Amino acid sequence: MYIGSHTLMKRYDECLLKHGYTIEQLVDKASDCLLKHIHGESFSIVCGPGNNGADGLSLAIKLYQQKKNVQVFIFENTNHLSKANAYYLQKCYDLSLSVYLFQQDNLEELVGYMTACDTIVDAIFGFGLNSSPRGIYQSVIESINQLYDQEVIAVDIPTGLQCDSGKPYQSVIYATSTITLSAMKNGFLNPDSYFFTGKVIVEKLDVDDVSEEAGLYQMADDKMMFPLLKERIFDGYKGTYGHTCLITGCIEYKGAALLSAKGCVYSGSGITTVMSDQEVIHALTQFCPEATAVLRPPILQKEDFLRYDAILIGCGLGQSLDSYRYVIDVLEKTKQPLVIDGDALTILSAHTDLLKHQNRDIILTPHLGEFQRLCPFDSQDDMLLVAQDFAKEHHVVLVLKGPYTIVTNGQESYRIRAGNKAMATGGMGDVLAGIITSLVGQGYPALQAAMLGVFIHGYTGDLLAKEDYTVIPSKLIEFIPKAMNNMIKSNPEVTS
Ligand SMILES: NC(=O)C1=CN([C@@H]2O[C@H](COP(=O)(O)OP(=O)(O)OC[C@H]3O[C@@H](n4cnc5c(N)ncnc54)[C@H](OP(=O)(O)O)[C@@H]3O)[C@@H](O)[C@H]2O)[C@H](O)CC1
Ligand SMILES: [K+]
Repeated sequence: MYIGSHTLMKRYDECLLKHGYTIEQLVDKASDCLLKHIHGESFSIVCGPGNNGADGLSLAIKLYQQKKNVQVFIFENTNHLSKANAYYLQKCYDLSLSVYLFQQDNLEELVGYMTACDTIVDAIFGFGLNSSPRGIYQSVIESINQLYDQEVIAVDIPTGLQCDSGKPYQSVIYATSTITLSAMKNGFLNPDSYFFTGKVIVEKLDVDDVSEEAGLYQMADDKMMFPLLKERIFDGYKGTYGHTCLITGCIEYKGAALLSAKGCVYSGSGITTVMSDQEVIHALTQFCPEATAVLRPPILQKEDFLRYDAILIGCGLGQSLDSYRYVIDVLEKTKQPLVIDGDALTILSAHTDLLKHQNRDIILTPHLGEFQRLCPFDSQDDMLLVAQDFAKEHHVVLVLKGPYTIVTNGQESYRIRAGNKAMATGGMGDVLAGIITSLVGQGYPALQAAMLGVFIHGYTGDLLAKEDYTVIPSKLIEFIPKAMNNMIKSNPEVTS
């Protein structure tokens, strides 16, 4: 399943136009999608001035041609209409459909006409709405919401719901169901949006598939992720599964280093070496005796890293001057695939130029606050686009942590369907960084390692959250092997 934001959906339409479709053809195909899910005998179709409205007008024509009882309501019939809207409105007039024009003084009367129908179709605004519906639109939305006997079907998005966040503007249609076109809208991932959308049906237009060309995100679910995890091989040994180096922890933040090391070991790393302070190393022998350790030298040299397959820097590294130097040393002197997390990301924020000419796989795992430092953005910005552009510009795999964590390398983009609110506890991100580094060390390509790491982490948390109110990192780690085994056993390619 693909997911789009308002910018990505606009881009999707532009791609289709570049493929040679006309906007009138696209609207025609959109109304074919709607028609499949519309039942009933009498319809009030409420159409705004843009292409969402055009979808409604084209649908009205098809229903009318099926001899249904159709009345169309519009807000203006001037040159403010989109090209497709004007085209289909003219067709409605040509066919002598009943078309009513909303004005301030006839609003009550026209909404009254709708009480005679069984279905109201909301084709007022779709992803083109850019602020709270203004003026008469607001009054009409509120009046429609007062009608309780009619089914309300929203075209693409309930009018007044924000496409990207799933939050309502001041006035929003409460739909019984929403037929969303071409891709799931990002806002619908927000569970609160369900109040407004009702049941969501995703319908793909019968056109060339431009989802990837337009940069839509893909939902990475069990079906996609289970097969990515490889079975351990018959004659494997520790050398088969990579040697990872974790430059983590300091006197003040020991726990983060311990959790990332254990996450790395438990998700299958052949050898895990923690490069840290004496105090961290001492604690590590108690917490995770399987990990090895080396004392972190004051200046990191290229030779210190030759034997490693993957490096992690961050996870309790702190932000001292030493930590700054470590981050810069690692970026300047090592060549292995690299995972950058926590404090190291904050340090990197002032030196993103160091990401240039790296010529190796780099995975960044910020939460929103860390990402804001790396890439200042505005709260109104389209995060799907911001994340994608950042990854593309800096040639990194970006793991933007949150509900349905974003994983993108700028070319391919995913939302990971795993994880839950019970996992919102300190140290969770450290475990994730450890798992991802482990997978990189085991030879998974960076994008796959990032996706799989996020999925394994979330999937383990989901198993635990079935029984527990909170899921704490040290308990989650203990369940990683079981969860990975579960994934392998549930994968039809392995079990059959
Ligand atoms: N591939 C597909 O999925 C297709 C989807 N289609 C449908 O097209 C709409 C998007 O159409 P678009 O024309 O881009 O946008 P809208 O119809 O949603 O809205 C544009 C009009 O809305 C006005 N507007 C914007 N904000 C406000 C506001 N706050 N108050 C009042 N009016 C507002 C805007 O006016 P401006 O002056 O701001 O320009 C426009 O008049 C999509 O959702 C699908 O339904 C197509 O079928 C093609 C294929
Ligand atoms: K709508």
